[in-house]
Amino acid sequence: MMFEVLKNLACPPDEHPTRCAVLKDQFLKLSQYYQLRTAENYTVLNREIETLLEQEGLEEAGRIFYFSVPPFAYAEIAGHINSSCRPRPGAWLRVVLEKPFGHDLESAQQLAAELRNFFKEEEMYRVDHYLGKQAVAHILPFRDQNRQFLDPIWNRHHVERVEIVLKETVDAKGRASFYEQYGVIRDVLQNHLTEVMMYLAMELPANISSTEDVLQHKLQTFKSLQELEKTSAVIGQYQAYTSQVQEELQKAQNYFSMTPTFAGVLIHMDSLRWEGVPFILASGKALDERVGYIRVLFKNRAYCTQSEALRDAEHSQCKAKQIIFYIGHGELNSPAVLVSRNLFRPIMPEGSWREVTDHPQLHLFGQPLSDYYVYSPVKERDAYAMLISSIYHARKDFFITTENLLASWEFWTPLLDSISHQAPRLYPGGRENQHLLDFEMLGQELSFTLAEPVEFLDTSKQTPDDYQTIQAKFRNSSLVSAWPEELVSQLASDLEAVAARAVARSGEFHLALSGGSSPVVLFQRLAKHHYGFPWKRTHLWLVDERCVPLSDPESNFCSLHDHLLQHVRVPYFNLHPMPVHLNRRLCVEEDQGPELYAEEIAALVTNASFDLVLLGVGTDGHTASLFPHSSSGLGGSQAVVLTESPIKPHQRMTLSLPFINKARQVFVLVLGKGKHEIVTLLSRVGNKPKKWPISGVRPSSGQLVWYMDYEALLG
Ligand SMILES: NC(=O)C1=CN([C@@H]2O[C@H](COP(=O)(O)OP(=O)(O)OC[C@H]3O[C@@H](n4cnc5c(N)ncnc54)[C@H](O)[C@@H]3O)[C@@H](O)[C@H]2O)C=CC1
Ligand SMILES: O=C1O[C@H](COP(=O)(O)O)[C@@H](O)[C@H](O)[C@H]1O
Repeated sequence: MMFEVLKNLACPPDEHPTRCAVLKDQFLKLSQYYQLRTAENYTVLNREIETLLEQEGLEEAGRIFYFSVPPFAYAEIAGHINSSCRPRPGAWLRVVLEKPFGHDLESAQQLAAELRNFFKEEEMYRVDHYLGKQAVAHILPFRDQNRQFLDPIWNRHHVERVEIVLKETVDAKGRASFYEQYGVIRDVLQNHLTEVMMYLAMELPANISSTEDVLQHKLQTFKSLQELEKTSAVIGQYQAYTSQVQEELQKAQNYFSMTPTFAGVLIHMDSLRWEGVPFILASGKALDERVGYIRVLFKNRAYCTQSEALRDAEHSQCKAKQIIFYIGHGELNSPAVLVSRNLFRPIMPEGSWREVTDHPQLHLFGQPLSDYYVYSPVKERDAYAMLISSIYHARKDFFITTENLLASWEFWTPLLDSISHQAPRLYPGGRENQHLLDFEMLGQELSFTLAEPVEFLDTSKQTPDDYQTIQAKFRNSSLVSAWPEELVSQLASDLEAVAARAVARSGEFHLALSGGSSPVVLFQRLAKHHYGFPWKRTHLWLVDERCVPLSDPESNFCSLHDHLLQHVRVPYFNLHPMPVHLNRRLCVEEDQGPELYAEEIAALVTNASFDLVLLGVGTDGHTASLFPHSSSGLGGSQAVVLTESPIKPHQRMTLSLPFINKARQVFVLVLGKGKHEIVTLLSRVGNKPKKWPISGVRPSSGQLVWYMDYEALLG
């Protein structure tokens, strides 16, 4: 068996076949196979090493133990090595450990404490193989050798944003037992991408070869990281993942995984250098391409009068300015360092990096390759080869110390805890993902750009149990479902995205809001977290109103005022309360309140079609102030009508159902267990507005999205 394994070893591609054969032969002669189960096995191994050394007349330099085992086996093996297999004094011991090093701060601390019982810090080499990738390993030397150019610009005044990305096309098939416990944040972001971010963001030590200085600067940078909020991340899961987990872990058909296979995270730092600069980390499985890169995009304040056709890359200040550490794969299919020609010509170590001048017709990050100085390694080296060689030479620069590891878990654990119940957005995988996983920054938050329905889901392929757990459709319209807090946060983000698009399209956003208790949490969320919301361009309308004075606590407008309006700056002229109080009386037909409101809408809203109408659902199936069997508002041509509620205050003014259905988008928010019964009923009935007015909400050319928390959906 051993021979079979070794026979299949490959040499690096540039190794001559003859020399490769010699090396393999040598390796084979030196290799022996031992199965190490008991303490006795380790004692025997130790004895045999010593005998062998004696026979050969050699003095032992040291021993390397490479732990290619699952972490739960670490402590036991470490104990055996420590007690029975340490080399004699004077020779060194090095143990190599592979991630995962815990799954959160507590477990990482525990694992670290166990290992510390047996090994000294300097004996441990924790591998993060990304640190052995050539482009990553060159970040610090690049910053060091190009200090003269970078010193003035490597800061918040000049850097627009930083993107650190690992996209994969493979999925987690075959690895579900590992992946299901970890997910993409623990698998890739907490380690590889965080380490890369540290190399980019840390203050540069005077001597980058000093492992201790580099570590201390890294730890300083960890301290500057702003705490992540739930809204700092967007997460997704490829559609086939749950069934892979069910199959590989023998889970029941109704098991639904919440493990993210895609994540985008927005990180900010509290440091003079980086304050306000977004660091975006993104990674995922089953994406449309395989590529890894680090992109530092610089601000561009120039306006160029010269026509675009005449501009040359080297001198035009109007072309994008960026530095890219291309980790590999993707269009270039090799590691590279690229610097926009209008930034500077970088200094690169001649022996190990060479300039690439034969530019194929490639475009990278919106620019032809000829716009960059491009460098690639003279000799491509595998990350592991580099790391193993470093272990032999006792070079600890590219390994993760305990302090470093714990600092990273301390940073990531709160986010992991806060999203542990958040349902990831489902994506089909590969090219079919289209824009589904695109995300954007809104102030300090990240949200998916697309609020549109998850059209790709074919619910007919789902089993009834899947259907119970999560649905992409409800009554043939899009459904977003999560725990209440996440749901409201998603709704608020989606709402802001709709607002931004409406403003971009027409300069205004016309939003009609419902009253009642459910939207209050949304109002509060919008008031506290959405500083980028285009309030100045937003017109606020009421979906319905109780016939009470606007200052009455029962009034929907009053609630809107208390929870939202008093916290944001909506121009006074953009507020449109319903005219329930005219001529010092409430909702009297002759005062023609509904007609006045309809006229106001017609005068200000293009095609009298709101950009977005937010609705709720009552336990009896009412929506807005349209109650079952209402004599008005369920049909007809009136936009606004007076209705009667079965509960106090009885008199109401409301938008009519036909008018609501003219909206470009309608969001329906449903929260709480109390709504489960009506939700179940609605999932079965057709269009019966007389009985259940909400069932008549079917925008004629617009889009309907249901936002339901798990209790409302699942009971
Ligand atoms: N497979 C992957 O994609 C990745 C693996 N790793 C790490 O690389 C290492 C190897 O990974 P895999 O080969 O996938 O792991 P694995 O789970 O297949 O196991 C590797 C070996 O550990 C041995 N082993 C299991 N329990 C043991 C015990 N109690 N005592 C002694 N030996 C035991 C198994 O017999 C097997 O030979 C692990 O440390 C893993 O965490 C890290 C990142 C990715
Ligand atoms: O550590 C890991 O990294 C790989 C990606 O590494 P690469 O060298 O192939 O880019 C990832 O697929 C795996 O899930 C993760 O555990």
